[in-house]
Amino acid sequence: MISYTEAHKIVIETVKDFGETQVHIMDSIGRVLSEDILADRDFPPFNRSTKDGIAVNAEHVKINNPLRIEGVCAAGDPQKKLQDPAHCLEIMTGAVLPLNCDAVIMYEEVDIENGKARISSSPKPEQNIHRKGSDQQKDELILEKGEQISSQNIGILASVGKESLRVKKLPKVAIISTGNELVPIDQVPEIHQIRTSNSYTLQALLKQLNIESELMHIPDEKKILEKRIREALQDFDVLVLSGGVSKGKYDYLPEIFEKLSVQKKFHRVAQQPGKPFWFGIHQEYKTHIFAFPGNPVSTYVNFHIYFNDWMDACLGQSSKKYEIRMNDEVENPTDLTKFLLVSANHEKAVLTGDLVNGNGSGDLVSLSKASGVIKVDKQSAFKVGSVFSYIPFR
Ligand SMILES: Nc1nc2c(c(=O)[nH]1)N[C@H]1C(S)=C(S)[C@@H](COP(=O)(O)OP(=O)(O)OC[C@H]3O[C@@H](n4cnc5c(N)ncnc54)[C@H](O)[C@@H]3O)O[C@H]1N2
Ligand code: MOO
Ligand SMILES: [Mg+2]
Repeated sequence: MISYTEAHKIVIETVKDFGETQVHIMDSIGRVLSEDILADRDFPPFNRSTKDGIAVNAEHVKINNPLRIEGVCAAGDPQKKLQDPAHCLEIMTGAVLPLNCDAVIMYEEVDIENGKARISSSPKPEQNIHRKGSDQQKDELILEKGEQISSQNIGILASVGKESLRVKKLPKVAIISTGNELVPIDQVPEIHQIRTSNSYTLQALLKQLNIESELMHIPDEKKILEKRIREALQDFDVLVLSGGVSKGKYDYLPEIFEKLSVQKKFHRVAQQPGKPFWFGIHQEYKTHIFAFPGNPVSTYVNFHIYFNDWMDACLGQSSKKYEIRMNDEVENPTDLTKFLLVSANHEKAVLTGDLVNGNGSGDLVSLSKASGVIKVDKQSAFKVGSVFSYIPFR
């Protein structure tokens, strides 16, 4: 019997590229990009006001010397021009900075009366201006081929006009339950029967990976198993099975796989739960077979410790690894690798983070680089190593 480490290595070594496909932007979350996304224009595309107020030419502004208001620049208006540098134009957040202006003063710092604006402090050139191209320049790389798309990336994809995009294709998966004791979810089981729960669990787990799957049930009868699995081997990229792989009289799967020329990579792993796991690849069709032991926890744990990592590797992603500090003594006197269920106290988990520097709340590029936000109380300063409340993005 091989070790968990060996078994995991063998599974990961069988990574496969399933090609590419085009998806709508709203179906792209969690998918892996197979094209580079470039800025189709500068970000921001024009010198943009970051405040509601007045646009001025800083050099020509004097405190308590009222500025005549020439007009209003609304967001969405084409660029205007300040005719006289000693005048001003009202300007809204998101509007184009007018020609001849180099600063914006917030309404809160201005008194407006009879078409004139009086200011109480002199503006600094560049204040409240988000300069054209300061976040990203036209044709620069925004998202790189191979990146996994998160919800923070959606805004930027929309901004560059990517209504649809190329992503890595996912495998076509069949979920096969076996066993004469199993009945579908919509039936009332007899006393000696149970409903098939693994099928739905596996389908839900795959759905979280954006993988569509088809459910099948095959009774413990060799002829039927052979026929249905032969068909499935041709029609799908991956078969995920549960049950029928241990030592029982009706655990037919290993011999059926052999009969159907599936190359066995291994059967049985020195681990608990999930010991009778059978893994192989069909020689001709290259279909992957993950035949998990039928006990529900074995199926569930094996899916996580093998299938998830395999799928990440197929998509060129490194699997996320966390560490946990246990509040209990833990021991394992057996010769098997144990996978113990734990309940992580997420409220107390401490992550480490780096600030994402950006150009303020109009900068979608910096949002795309962030995983969440921290809450920093007013009037505060913290040393490196301080702990904050963290709100992760979904
Ligand atoms: N003599 C031995 N017996 C067993 C061993 C062993 O090493 N020597 N291993 C045990 C371990 S560990 C496990 S796990 C199970 C695995 O059994 P199988 O993969 O052969 O699965 P089945 O026999 O078909 O079923 C086992 C158990 O799981 C339930 N099951 C099956 N499919 C589903 C489903 N779709 N939904 C819900 N529950 C399901 C099934 O009813 C059985 O209760 O073998 C041990 N035996
Ligand atoms: O060790 Mo099993 O895979 O009964 O759970
Ligand atoms: Mg069995």
